[in-house]
Amino acid sequence: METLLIVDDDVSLLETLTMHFEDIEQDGQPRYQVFTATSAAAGLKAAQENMPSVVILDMMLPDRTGLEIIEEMKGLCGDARIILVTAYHDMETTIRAMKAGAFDYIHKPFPDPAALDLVVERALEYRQLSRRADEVHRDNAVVRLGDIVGTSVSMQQLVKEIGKVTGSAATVLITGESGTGKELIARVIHNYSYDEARPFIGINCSAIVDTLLESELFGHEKGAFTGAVSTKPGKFELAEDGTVFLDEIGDMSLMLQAKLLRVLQEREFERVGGVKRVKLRARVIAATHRTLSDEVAQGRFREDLYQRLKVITLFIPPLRERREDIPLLVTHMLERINEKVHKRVTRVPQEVMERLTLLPWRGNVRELENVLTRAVVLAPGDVLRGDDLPALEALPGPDAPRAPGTAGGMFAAPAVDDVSLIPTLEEAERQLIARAMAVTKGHKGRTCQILGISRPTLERKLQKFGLAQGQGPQVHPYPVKDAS
Ligand SMILES: Nc1ncnc2c1ncn2[C@@H]1O[C@H](COP(=O)(O)OP(=O)(O)OP(=O)(O)O)[C@@H](O)[C@H]1O
Repeated sequence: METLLIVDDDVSLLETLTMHFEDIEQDGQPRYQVFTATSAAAGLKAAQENMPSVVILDMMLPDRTGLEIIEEMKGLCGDARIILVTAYHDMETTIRAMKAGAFDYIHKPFPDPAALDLVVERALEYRQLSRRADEVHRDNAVVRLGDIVGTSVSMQQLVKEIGKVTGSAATVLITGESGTGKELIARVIHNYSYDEARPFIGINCSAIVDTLLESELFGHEKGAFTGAVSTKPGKFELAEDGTVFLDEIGDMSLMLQAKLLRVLQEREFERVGGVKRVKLRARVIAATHRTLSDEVAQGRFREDLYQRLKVITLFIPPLRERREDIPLLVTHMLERINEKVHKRVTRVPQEVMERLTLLPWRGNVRELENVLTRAVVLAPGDVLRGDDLPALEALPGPDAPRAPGTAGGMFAAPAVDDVSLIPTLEEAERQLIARAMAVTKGHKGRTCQILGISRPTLERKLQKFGLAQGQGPQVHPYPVKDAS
């Protein structure tokens, strides 16, 4: 039996609806147990006591509006689906209700009973579906290694590979777009390879001019160049028997690449301006967001150094290709962020999580972390708000045209000035709607919620773009993969 809570100050309406729902049977048994309340306060209390599956909540209540209590109500009765009852012309409130987390809306005066039953049944069905999805999610292997979390097949594989390299001192090359977690993985390899005392010394090879980078890496003798007032050890020496992390190695000059190759071959080097040979005891882990084979082909990276580095390569896929990791990353990062900014934002409404899962994340996990940090700081209570997240305009479509050299997505900045790569506004809109429908598995209420549009607008656009049911296989399966 499903539990239904109806909150409305119209007592005769409550009686009619109670009789209606109590009369419905399933397999010879009553389908619903109905509870009622005539004010917002009584409704919240009843929600807490009876844990309803569905709440039919009137907008106009004597003490507070239905809109005001949606969030609180959801907090009290877990995954109950809330159907807000609004006045027919009040489209603005309807949209705000959907944004606030209502599952659906119905207008007063009530539709015929069959239509009302359909809305409630759909709410129940959706609740059941999302419970099943949660179970699948729970069953899915979640991997955690140090600070790394993931559940996608690619992250599971990656963690296995990390496990294999931790026992050895072999040089490792980590590749992946900016913000995918290359430094994090380097640190985890280090932490799991050595005890705490050994140093981890990182250096970003793209951030420093060539001559300075040379002395930063290898150190210099007193008087080696103007300003070298004393002998200074470089990163390779400072790392002792720990790890040197060479970030953005793809940006290193050919001159320094030659020197690095020699160091890796001979496991010895000299400080700038020095003659004494210093032993390299540290392990080298290098990382780049560039595709080194392309750099070699372009003559910007030495083939022999590439061959030496690539023996053990760990590739981290972009976040948009492993969107199933996002909910886990969100929960994991919220803990860290809360600690950092001294807040306790722990609740992420389903529609907010969906939005987070849908965003393009061209800046990968770092961008997700930045967006979450901002939303946590702005959150007035313990709930992460959709309003504090970027809009979905930036959504990439799987069939979106892609500028060469860009991470993909219809709004990715084209690397070349080719206007043919920019879709028309209408095409962009079609792709967005198809994408949102795919993610919600065709659920129109949730699609409206994500896109921030009304149901009639959605219906009109679905018709217009040929996306309505039976109009063709335009909807993409979820999880959506980028066309990269
Ligand atoms: N799988 C993951 N689990 C948990 N946190 C992650 C994961 N991947 C990345 N992060 C976090 O995302 C942020 C960015 O990661 P990191 O700095 O390692 O990326 P990067 O690839 O080295 O970036 P860049 O190329 O710009 O230097 C860090 O705060 C990191 O802890």
